[in-house]
Amino acid sequence: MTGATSIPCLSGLHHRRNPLEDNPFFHPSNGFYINPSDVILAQVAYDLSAQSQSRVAYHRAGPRREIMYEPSAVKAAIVTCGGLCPGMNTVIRELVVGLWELYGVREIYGIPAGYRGFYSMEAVKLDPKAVHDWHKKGGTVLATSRGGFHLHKIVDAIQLNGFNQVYIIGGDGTMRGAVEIFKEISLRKLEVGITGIPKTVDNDVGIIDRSFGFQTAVEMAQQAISAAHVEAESAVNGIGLVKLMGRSTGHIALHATLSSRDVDCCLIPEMDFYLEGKGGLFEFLEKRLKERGHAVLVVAEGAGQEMIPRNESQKQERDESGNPVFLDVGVWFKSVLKDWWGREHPDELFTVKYIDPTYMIRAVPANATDNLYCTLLAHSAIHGVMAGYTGFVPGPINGNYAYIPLEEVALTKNEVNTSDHKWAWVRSVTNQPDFETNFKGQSL
Ligand SMILES: Nc1ncnc2c1ncn2[C@@H]1O[C@H](COP(=O)(O)OP(=O)(O)O)[C@@H](O)[C@H]1O
Ligand SMILES: O=P(O)(O)OC[C@H]1O[C@](O)(COP(=O)(O)O)[C@@H](O)[C@@H]1O
Ligand SMILES: [Mg+2]
Repeated sequence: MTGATSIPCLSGLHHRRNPLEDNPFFHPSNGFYINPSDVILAQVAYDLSAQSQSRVAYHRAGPRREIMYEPSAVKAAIVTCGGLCPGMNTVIRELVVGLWELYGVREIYGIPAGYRGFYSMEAVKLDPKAVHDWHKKGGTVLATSRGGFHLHKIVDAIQLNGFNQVYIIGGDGTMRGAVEIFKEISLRKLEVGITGIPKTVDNDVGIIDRSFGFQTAVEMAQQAISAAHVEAESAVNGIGLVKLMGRSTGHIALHATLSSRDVDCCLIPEMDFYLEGKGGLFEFLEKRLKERGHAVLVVAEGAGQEMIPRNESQKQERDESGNPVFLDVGVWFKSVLKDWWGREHPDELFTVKYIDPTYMIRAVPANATDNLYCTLLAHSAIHGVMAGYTGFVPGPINGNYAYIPLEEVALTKNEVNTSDHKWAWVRSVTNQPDFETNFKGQSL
């Protein structure tokens, strides 16, 4: 049986004809509008021999024949929260231009500096002219921040300003905040449409295929790996060490490793590893240096954190949003590698070149693929909100755009599955040790 996962709808608004009907550029023909019964299946791979399998489906994103807002009565707010990600400006631009051109909305505002901007700063009026070249800029012109989430102050400000559509662009933390806002708005019985547009360079948001900007970040990460490879190859016993973003998930490291093919070992937060002894990292590197004269090591910033010595205050440190603050795994690695080599081969040359591209991979404008993706996301968000949906996230599922309940997205994390084919592929490309199996074997 298949039924669409329900998305809340605003109940106090009136149905009206979609103004796209009269838009000279669209000429809506058969199949242009999406029906409430059009769904996207969460899963496309099934085992035909299995008896009964429940199928999860989501409403398909896109324009509806009828909308629930009178465009001249819309007052929309757009906010960006959390860390940067390529494409944030494109999403803002396309929200503004889409609301303006597709639906004729004229009251569109940018909230500066993340959630705190709702109650502590003046909203900025936006129109297509103001945002026309934003897709070419990295970062977010609206500015972003961490922390500052005061639910009542935010919802009071939404109410006070008369915003009746709120577009929230952010990562997993932002989505959790958006759920709170949606619930408070429902409690106050306000006719305000809320949508969360998932942004995260880490690609740690679940259900959707991937988050925007991720591919651009992987491309940038590859450049760092290429430089590390050149440095390592040009040295005697050279190690090129690259630290990549990935707070608690190793997607960037994994994808950059797979696409670069220069990497000898990729370490991610989802996988434990160890240094000394049989089957450990040092034994592997020793062999690689002997065979090839160099090695490239890619490490996600959240990997191996529990191995780095830290004092009590470092253990407690959190950023303004409450995320744990990490120590630099790259700096730590460089020093343990040097100690190890000095101990084992005191008379032989050895070099570690550490490359830390951190913000360079996310502070760039989106590439062509991500720009197109951002446009489709923004338009999907607008069509959904104009149709009266609220508390939802637009996003691609198996290549098709769908509306997913906000709470479901906020609760689901996308982690690297180290038991699946993709991770096996990484190991086959790098030939790195299977630390988990080796560790079990060692301790038997
Ligand atoms: N559990 C939560 N409930 C409410 N707001 C949250 C929650 N977690 C994070 N936030 C808020 O969401 C915003 C962004 O969160 P953060 O973790 O910094 O980035 P991201 O959204 O990219 O993961 C911050 O303003 C933060 O205060
Ligand atoms: O921007 P900051 O505060 O230095 O934080 C860096 C963190 O932001 C990220 O780039 C993105 O994280 P979020 O998606 O949670 O904002 C992480 O990879 C990294 O750990
Ligand atoms: Mg986050």
